[in-house]
Amino acid sequence: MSVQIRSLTRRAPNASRKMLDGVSLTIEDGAFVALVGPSGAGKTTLLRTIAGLDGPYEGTVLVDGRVLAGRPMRERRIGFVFQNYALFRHMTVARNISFGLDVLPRGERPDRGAIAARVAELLELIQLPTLGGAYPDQLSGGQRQRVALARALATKPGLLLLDEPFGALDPIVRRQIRRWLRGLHDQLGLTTVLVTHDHDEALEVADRLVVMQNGRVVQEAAAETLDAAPATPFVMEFLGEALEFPGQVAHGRFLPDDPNVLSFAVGAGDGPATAYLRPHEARLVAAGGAARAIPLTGGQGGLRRLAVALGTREVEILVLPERLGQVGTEGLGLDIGRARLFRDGAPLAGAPPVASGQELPRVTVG
Ligand SMILES: Nc1ncnc2c1ncn2[C@@H]1O[C@H](COP(=O)(O)OP(=O)(O)OP(=O)(O)O)[C@@H](O)[C@H]1O
Repeated sequence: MSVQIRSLTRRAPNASRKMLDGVSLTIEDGAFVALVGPSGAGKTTLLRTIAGLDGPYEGTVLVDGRVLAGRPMRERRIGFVFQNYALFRHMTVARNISFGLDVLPRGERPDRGAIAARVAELLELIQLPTLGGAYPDQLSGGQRQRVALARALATKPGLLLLDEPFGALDPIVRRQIRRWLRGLHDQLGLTTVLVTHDHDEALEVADRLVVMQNGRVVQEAAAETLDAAPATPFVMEFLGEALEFPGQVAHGRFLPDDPNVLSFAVGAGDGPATAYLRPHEARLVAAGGAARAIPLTGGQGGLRRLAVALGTREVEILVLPERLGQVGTEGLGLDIGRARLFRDGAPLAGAPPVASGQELPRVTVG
């Protein structure tokens, strides 16, 4: 099922404050989209509005070309899962799963045999085939979450809306269950919208990320695009650790304020600008500069974490361990040629990231 949202604005009840502010978004049939952003950004409100829940809004929200608000829930073909999966504790797992079918009006309700078959099928799907007779209290958190998903899937929805469904799970179970969910999405041909605080989770499971802030969509793109060409510094920082270097563009070069950070060529007009890059994208260069490297404990993905004392401050970067031996720890410069440049909070036109070292006459290592 597809979702089309145009100029959607929702105000808080009894307040003029906008919970959603001019949101436009298209979710293709079969997509797996993650809504990410800080607390209060409007993610839950957007999810609930897609489902046709809650109060009035301005703008257009269509699911498969139809307005859902006001239609009976059973006609909407939507499955919901929330963080507090709220299974009915006094009902067995099987009864929990069949609940959405049991409450259908008599004319639409499948017969007992068909419901039992559907429950058995779903128990297989969530890989808990023998637990139909168990009660929620007898299950682990991850098992309960899978039952909640089965319950949401019982009525064969085309659109699955998930609001922080894994928040209560420990990291290992959380990782397992999200992979499983992605498989399920593909297997069942669902359209899935997942609200998460965890950007790693969003990157791993979703095809596209929708970054929200203050009730607006700041950027909507595949993860690689968000990282390579973030629309704002906020997107850059939200998606991972970022280093920030203020400076100036003059005569086709970005000149960082810090004398130990190397300049690089850009195709942008003169004026102030700020460069952002990931710690692993910075390169230490034996440049005869005054920067010093101070190895720290820790690192990630085979990279070592280093503090680099620049002229004005210290930053932490990640480098291959063997590189440090090649440049030493003194007389260094920092090459930030892979940075994204912004001016007044917007990407600097004509400033594509320059491949590191390309513009530099020096040997680039690190
Ligand atoms: N019923 C309500 N009455 C008044 N304000 C509300 C209501 N529901 C949400 N809001 C406000 O709307 C804004 C968006 O809230 P929402 O819950 O959608 O954000 P969120 O991105 O899902 O946040 P979180 O990640 O913390 O769940 C917030 O400023 C919130 O305080």
